[in-house]
Amino acid sequence: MKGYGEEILRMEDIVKTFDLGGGKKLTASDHVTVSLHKGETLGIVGESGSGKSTLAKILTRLYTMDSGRILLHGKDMTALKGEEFRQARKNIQMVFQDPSTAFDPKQRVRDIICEPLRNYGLIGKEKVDEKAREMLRLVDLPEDFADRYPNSMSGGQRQRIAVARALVLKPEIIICDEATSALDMSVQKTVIELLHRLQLETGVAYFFICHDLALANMFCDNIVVMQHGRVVEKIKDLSEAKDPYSRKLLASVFTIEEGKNKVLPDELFG
Ligand SMILES: Nc1ncnc2c1ncn2[C@@H]1O[C@H](COP(=O)(O)OP(=O)(O)OP(=O)(O)O)[C@@H](O)[C@H]1O
Repeated sequence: MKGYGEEILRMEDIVKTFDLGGGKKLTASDHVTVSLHKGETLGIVGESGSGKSTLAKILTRLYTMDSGRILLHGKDMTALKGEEFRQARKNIQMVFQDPSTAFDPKQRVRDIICEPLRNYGLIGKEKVDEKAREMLRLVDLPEDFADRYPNSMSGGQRQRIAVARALVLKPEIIICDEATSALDMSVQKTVIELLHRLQLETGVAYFFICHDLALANMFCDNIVVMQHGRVVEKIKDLSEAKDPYSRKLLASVFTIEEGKNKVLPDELFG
């Protein structure tokens, strides 16, 4: 089993409440604290509406939190503004469930992959093709995909492009928000294996939001179980779950086997 290193990110005491109108409020994140280490895969599981994506959106500032702190290498990101925040944010990239909505259909793959570098002024036009080809090789796609448009590729191939784009800035953290949920089982397996290999090669940490408990259990080093915006428990293996909610969640899905196997078995993917 692989190991992981020092703490790189800590979301501390995060509170986010939505105003639903008519005096109604919903606490989507209720004093949540989670931390992520170098090279770690941290699973965030819980039923729909438990607050998993809200955490990711707070982390990327798509949502503003009501209170709490986000520490990146011990430095409070919450206080950062403008260019300082933009530079810190470079370190945290995202892969979404459906990359087709995240890609501009009129952009070629080379430009999609290199867009983050362009946004940060880190690449000249003449280097885009070479860099895109390097990233395509990294995610096991043919180099000539650089010429293609996203609509001419399969879901699994598009997700590899999304992974290539997320990695191009060499971030320490990638948020995978249901990144493999829309894929067929066999394709899901290959994308998970890719994420696993890239982690071993680069030391990237994954914040792995996933409703599939069996997959989370197999792929993640640690798992945070959420319910109603709260962390119910944090465990290494779902077989250790003690909280009644986690047990109920598990019982509704699969029988947990003892131990943990980091080699992804074919059975998991049907
Ligand atoms: N912009 C918003 N306005 C109002 N309520 C919101 C908003 N975003 C999320 N919520 C609510 O906050 C709660 C948590 O939502 P969140 O998307 O974080 O859940 P989730 O665990 O990721 O769910 P799923 O697995 O279905 O994606 C839900 O009840 C949701 O309806």
